[in-house]
Amino acid sequence: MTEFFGENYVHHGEVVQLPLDFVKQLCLKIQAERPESRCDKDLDTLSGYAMCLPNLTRLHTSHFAEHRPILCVEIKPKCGFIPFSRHVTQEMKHKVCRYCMHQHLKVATGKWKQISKYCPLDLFSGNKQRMHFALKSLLQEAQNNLKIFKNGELIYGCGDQRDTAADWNELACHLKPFFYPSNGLVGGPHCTGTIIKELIHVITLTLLSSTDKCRAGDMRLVPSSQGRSCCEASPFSKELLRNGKSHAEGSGLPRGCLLYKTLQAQMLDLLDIEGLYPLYRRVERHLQEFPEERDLLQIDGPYNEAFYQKLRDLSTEDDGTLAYALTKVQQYRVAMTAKDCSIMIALSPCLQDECSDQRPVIPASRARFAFSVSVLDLDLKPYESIPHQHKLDGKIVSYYLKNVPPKKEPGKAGLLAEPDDCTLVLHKV
Ligand SMILES: O=P(O)(O)O[C@@H]1[C@@H](OP(=O)(O)O)[C@H](OP(=O)(O)O)[C@H](O)[C@H](OP(=O)(O)O)[C@H]1OP(=O)(O)O
Ligand SMILES: Nc1ncnc2c1ncn2[C@@H]1O[C@H](COP(=O)(O)OP(=O)(O)OP(=O)(O)O)[C@@H](O)[C@H]1O
Repeated sequence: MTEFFGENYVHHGEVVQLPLDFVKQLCLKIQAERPESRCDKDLDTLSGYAMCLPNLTRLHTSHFAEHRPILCVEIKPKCGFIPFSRHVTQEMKHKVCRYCMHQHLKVATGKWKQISKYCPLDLFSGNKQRMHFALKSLLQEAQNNLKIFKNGELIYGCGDQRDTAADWNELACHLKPFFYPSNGLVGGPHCTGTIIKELIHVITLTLLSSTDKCRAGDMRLVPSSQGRSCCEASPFSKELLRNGKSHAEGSGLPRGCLLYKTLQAQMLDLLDIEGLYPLYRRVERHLQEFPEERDLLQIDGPYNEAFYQKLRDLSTEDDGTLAYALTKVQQYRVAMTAKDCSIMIALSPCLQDECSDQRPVIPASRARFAFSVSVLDLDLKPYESIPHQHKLDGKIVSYYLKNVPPKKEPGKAGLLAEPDDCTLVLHKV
């Protein structure tokens, strides 16, 4: 994944050996702290190995002075594009993004209590207004897509749903010293709103800021014309459509920013799960016949140069070979990984005289921040999860089609947008 994001944003970690007894104890200790939705998954208590990573919520790099307070915003943006594959069979998948459709199933199955207004396509649009709306929606309904840490401690997100207004006031109290260091801001709801806006502004600029080059930078997967740039379920896009703007004024993502790189990796899902699944079956049939070839086909790695070079083949013409099927399967695994990773943004206030020209700094109204971004949770999604993805896709779409009433055509909605736009008077004849 480093090839897609760049060395500086991926922390490889270190494999460490742990006494089995310690892992067992740890597993018991953290059980009560784990979110309910994750309790079906267990720590690996048998291998005796673990991955040791730096604490990205309090990452200290040369950017940050050791003693400074640190704010860290974690965003799990999810899939930022609508499938453009010709293998998609349900028209709805070309209109509404997977995240927005999935919201309905998640609420129905009790994973979350209410539907979020967040739409990944707004965040990935590169349009500051849409990004602002997306980030505000994440702050209103964080689910598992947003967490905020102060000095390494979780201060927002991930809990059960509470009163957003109360949460925002509490959050604003935490944030005030970062954004208004010399005070100068009175309390109250106005103050809360102002601080939240400042936070959103700083996150937006950080997400759009340039990052170092990566090897996959020349792959150019992000299409300018393929697929839709708006999801019909996003309240922001709905409003645009109602106003007769079929395309949001997309300013597009700057090529070098982390969101662009994430989207680039996500778009290695060139065929959609509907086009990919038959290819997975082809690989699977081959493996059933020749199980000893699993290593040769690099199903479980090593994820080396040869593996990376195969990922670069972006053709979508199936020549019926195993090689074609395998390449598409491996590309899909990379895409799935990029669709489920988190972006960690660490921010630390810096004083005017500390800011040098070489070091990137994000300006806010009354403060400036040194920042660093990293990507988290980049272990490649397993080959075995593809049938699950296929099933889940079917479930998400069929639930949405059955339970969410279809939207009016934008053109027609423009003519008769409100019920009282037109009055039909019936005369007795
Ligand atoms: O399929 P999705 O989109 O629901 O994603 C799963 C995530 O759910 P989400 O939609 O983000 O609430 C899910 O998130 P939670 O554990 O529910 O917070 C996992 O990240 C899961 O990955 P893995 O199976 O643990 O490797 C994710 O599964 P993969 O699709 O990445 O395999
Ligand atoms: N290196 C890190 N620094 C700071 N926080 C981290 C780090 N790694 C993980 N976290 C926190 O832990 C959360 C879960 O991490 P991650 O998704 O990598 O674990 P997982 O393997 O999916 O979890 P599980 O053990 O529940 O299956 C992240 O969303 C993040 O908030």
